[in-house]
Amino acid sequence: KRHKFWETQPVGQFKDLGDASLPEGPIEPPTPLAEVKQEPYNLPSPYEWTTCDLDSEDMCNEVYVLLTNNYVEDDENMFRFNYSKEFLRWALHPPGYYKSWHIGVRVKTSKKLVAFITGVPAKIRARDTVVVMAEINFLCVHKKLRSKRLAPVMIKEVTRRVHLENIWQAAYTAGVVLPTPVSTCQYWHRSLNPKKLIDVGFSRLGARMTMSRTIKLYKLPDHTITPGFRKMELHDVPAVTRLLRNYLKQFVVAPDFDENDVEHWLLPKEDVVDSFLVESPETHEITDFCSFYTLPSSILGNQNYSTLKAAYSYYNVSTKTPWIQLMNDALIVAKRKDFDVFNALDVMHNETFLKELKFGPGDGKLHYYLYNYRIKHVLRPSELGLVLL
Ligand SMILES: CCOC(=O)c1cnc2ccc(OC)cc2c1SCCC#N
Repeated sequence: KRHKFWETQPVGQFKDLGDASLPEGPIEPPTPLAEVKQEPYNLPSPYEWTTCDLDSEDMCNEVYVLLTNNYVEDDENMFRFNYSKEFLRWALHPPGYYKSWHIGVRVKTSKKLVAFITGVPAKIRARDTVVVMAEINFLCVHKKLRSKRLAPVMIKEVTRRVHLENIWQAAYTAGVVLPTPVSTCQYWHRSLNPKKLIDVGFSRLGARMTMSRTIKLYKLPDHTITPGFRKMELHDVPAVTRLLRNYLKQFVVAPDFDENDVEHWLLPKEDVVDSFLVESPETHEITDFCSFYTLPSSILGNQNYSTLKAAYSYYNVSTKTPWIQLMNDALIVAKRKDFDVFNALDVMHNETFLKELKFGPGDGKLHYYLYNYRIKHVLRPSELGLVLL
């Protein structure tokens, strides 16, 4: 009974994969709002729904502690994502967000927060159609409450609350295969602190390689080399929006960012997101852009280290500066900010620089999904212009 739940949902079903007659677009029509279930789904009796207001320091801390102890780990249980409170507030408070989509589950008696799921609204273009979707994220059930079938009812509840706002599509990612991936991407990792990555057991000394030889292999200059390379500032928002919108046009699925979105998602925010651009010294035109977000991970079971400082490639545009040079400058800045590793998915044009900049392929896959929207063919990662946090 694989995917008992997902076979009941409007998502591409494995049995439909070969059926080219099915049209691209919504799988089910919207429901008249009056017919959307008005009351929350029933939880098992010991539990109750709660709405998590991340502007409340206490509630934000409860969410942070739940995720820190119970969120996603890699297959070898070496790392667990450790999203910071500042990052959670950034990720969950974009323009037009709904507090009601930040859903928690508490134990009725103790009031302990034991599960969480979120949505944020986003304009996503699928081929030539812009659709307002919910980006679903941070699904987390306390380790002690796994296999109680809480996740399906939490997914139904966030879906119900999204429907109440007259939104009928969603986007989400998972490390597991569900019906049916829009695209399957691969993580790549560029060591910035090889000694630490070897010590925690993620990397191994190459054959005939000494530690000092390995450190030298990954060494980076102290300074960026592209003339006009600088941090993005508020006044750059219009130009960066133009540059990014034009770049993202080429992908089959991509965000439809406006200036408000760019100001929220791409203006530098300390310990959350870093963004840089190249302003031509001659013409003052903005020709290139790169950005990465800060997502540390707890290191599980290592005596010497407790936290991995990881940078994740976000949105990048190259129109004048070669990709290799632009992204090498991003590595140089990340190293200078003391990141241990720079991670990137093989989406957009990333494959053009991964190998040459000494990224190694990870063993983790990331599957992208759309809810209630059929895309005719599975996309190659290079056709995907969407990075979810
Ligand atoms: C050193 C390279 O690995 C990671 O950076 C890392 C860190 N923390 C994780 C926590 C949960 C986790 O669960 C899949 C993976 C990681 C990974 S590898 C995949 C993310 C990337 N890049």
